[in-house]
Amino acid sequence: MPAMRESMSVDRRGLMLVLSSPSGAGKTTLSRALLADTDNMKMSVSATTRPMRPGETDGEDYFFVEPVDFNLMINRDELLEHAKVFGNYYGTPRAAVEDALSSGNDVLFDIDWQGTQQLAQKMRDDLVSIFILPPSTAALEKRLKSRAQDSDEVVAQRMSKASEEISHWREYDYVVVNDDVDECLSEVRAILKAERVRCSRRTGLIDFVSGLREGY
Ligand SMILES: Nc1ncnc2c1ncn2[C@@H]1O[C@H](COP(=O)(O)OP(=O)(O)OP(=O)(O)O)[C@@H](O)[C@H]1O
Ligand SMILES: Nc1nc2c(ncn2[C@@H]2O[C@H](COP(=O)(O)O)[C@@H](O)[C@H]2O)c(=O)[nH]1
Repeated sequence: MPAMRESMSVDRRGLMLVLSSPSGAGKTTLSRALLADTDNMKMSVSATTRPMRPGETDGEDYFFVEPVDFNLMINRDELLEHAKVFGNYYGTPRAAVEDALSSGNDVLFDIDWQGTQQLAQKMRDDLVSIFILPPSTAALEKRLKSRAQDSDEVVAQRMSKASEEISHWREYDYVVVNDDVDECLSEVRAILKAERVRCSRRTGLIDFVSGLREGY
């Protein structure tokens, strides 16, 4: 009689979950909520040359760096992707992402469409991308203003770029509207849950199925 299988778990490769949106649609809000109750998921902390906002912490929200240091990171190939967004530079430190993936975690990214395109060119099979839309332009502006962390000039600059950013929605695997945050979050969780059991990610399936067919 074959031995009982002790565990139903099947090994899988980590995935890279990207959230993009026009500024203010809710990526940070959704990311924090998702990380709070999701196992095996790490946030990718970007490097940026933008000034720190009130309430932000260096090393947690971003690594705030000078332009000269950002350039050094590019030249040393330390960034997985990078882009200029609203006049500042942003990039994803490569080592932390590679460490998280190789230790069996998924990685969550809050990056723009330019960065998503670069990740898609390099690591398409591991990428799951979601574009977050606001329910309306007026709601987007209200959110940017009520966040109260940027000057009127910065808010106006971000609103003026929103339409152009939204035009990239077709490049994403999924599009979710963030009207009610809990509903939006449950859609994001459903996407993650399904993508985690995608056949092509489940490296342990061949052994698991062979075992089943042999009666284990
Ligand atoms: N569904 C929602 N309903 C109402 N307000 C929301 C909702 N989602 C997020 N917000 C609020 O909108 C503001 C902007 O949200 P958030 O900072 O998460 O956006 P973001 O997409 O990360 O912006 P950025 O691209 O500028 O970093 C915040 O004050 C947040 O509390
Ligand atoms: N391509 C990248 N885009 C990034 C990265 N980190 C953040 N972002 C995007 O920048 C804007 C503005 O962010 P904010 O914090 O200044 O409001 C937003 O769209 C982010 O998604 C990155 O590493 N690479």
